[in-house]
Amino acid sequence: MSDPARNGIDAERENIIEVHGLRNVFGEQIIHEGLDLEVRRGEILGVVGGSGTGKSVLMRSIIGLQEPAEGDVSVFGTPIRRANEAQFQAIRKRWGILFQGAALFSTLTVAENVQVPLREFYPRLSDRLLDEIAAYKIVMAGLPADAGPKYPAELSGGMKKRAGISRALALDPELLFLDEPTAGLDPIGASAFDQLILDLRERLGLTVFLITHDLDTLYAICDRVAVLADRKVVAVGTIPELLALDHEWIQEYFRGPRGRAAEEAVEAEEARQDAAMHDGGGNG
Ligand SMILES: Nc1ncnc2c1ncn2[C@@H]1O[C@H](COP(=O)(O)OP(=O)(O)OP(=O)(O)O)[C@@H](O)[C@H]1O
Repeated sequence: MSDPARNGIDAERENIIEVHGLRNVFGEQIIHEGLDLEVRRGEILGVVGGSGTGKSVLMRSIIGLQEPAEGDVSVFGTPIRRANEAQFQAIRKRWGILFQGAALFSTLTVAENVQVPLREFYPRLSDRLLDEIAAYKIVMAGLPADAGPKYPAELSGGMKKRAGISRALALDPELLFLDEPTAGLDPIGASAFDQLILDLRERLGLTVFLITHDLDTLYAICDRVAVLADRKVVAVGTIPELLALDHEWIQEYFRGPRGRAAEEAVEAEEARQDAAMHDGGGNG
């Protein structure tokens, strides 16, 4: 059930996530220093950066798995570091997470994996209802209904990710964290997965924090992209906005051969859709 009082407050809140002055350090290694980032309601924000720039550590800081040395992180307006246990649990209930590699429990079936968060947050749900909800989430993630009784080892890489998504959707989240969701998928599987994320955002009104190296994904589904470099978010904006910046890594990343190929693929798709629309108009 939605809480009108809570929605009244949240409806005015443009930023679902706010990170200010984040500093993360491991021993001598400074990962983040003065990192700021805001994620707006309803957007798909892509997070990119070279290997080891701290994308996963940033995500872990936001979801409370990494205690930063300094800085503030708020999610849904609640400061994570100052939240008490009950407040933190209330926030956890409102997000879903797909970790790198899906991180399914290998000894549980897909349906049982989906039921893990349900059992934690709603311990009184009957087995029958748990089965029904799991079946619904499995189909919602684009898996065949008969995937439920399968174990992760019996699934392809793409199916594992979809199983991870169905678990992330278990609690009807408003916010989805995805850590490299298309890594290891073939281009067709990756593109289908992009479409799934887009569809879920439309259908469920999700806000999505998406770490990726996949330029096709960035072009296809991200509203804005945040670039991690030099220990902070050096730029955030649409891809055309980023392309206009004079930053070496950004230029190399987006203007390199892969970046250009992704851009051309998007242009070709747009041209195809335009042509289809005109054909449709002519015939109708
Ligand atoms: N628990 C930890 N203890 C020590 N060092 C860590 C820990 N977690 C991450 N690091 C270090 O922090 C840096 C950033 O790691 P992180 O996994 O966030 O990078 P990333 O940008 O997600 O990289 P990739 O794109 O390769 O996944 C790395 O140098 C990593 O070794």
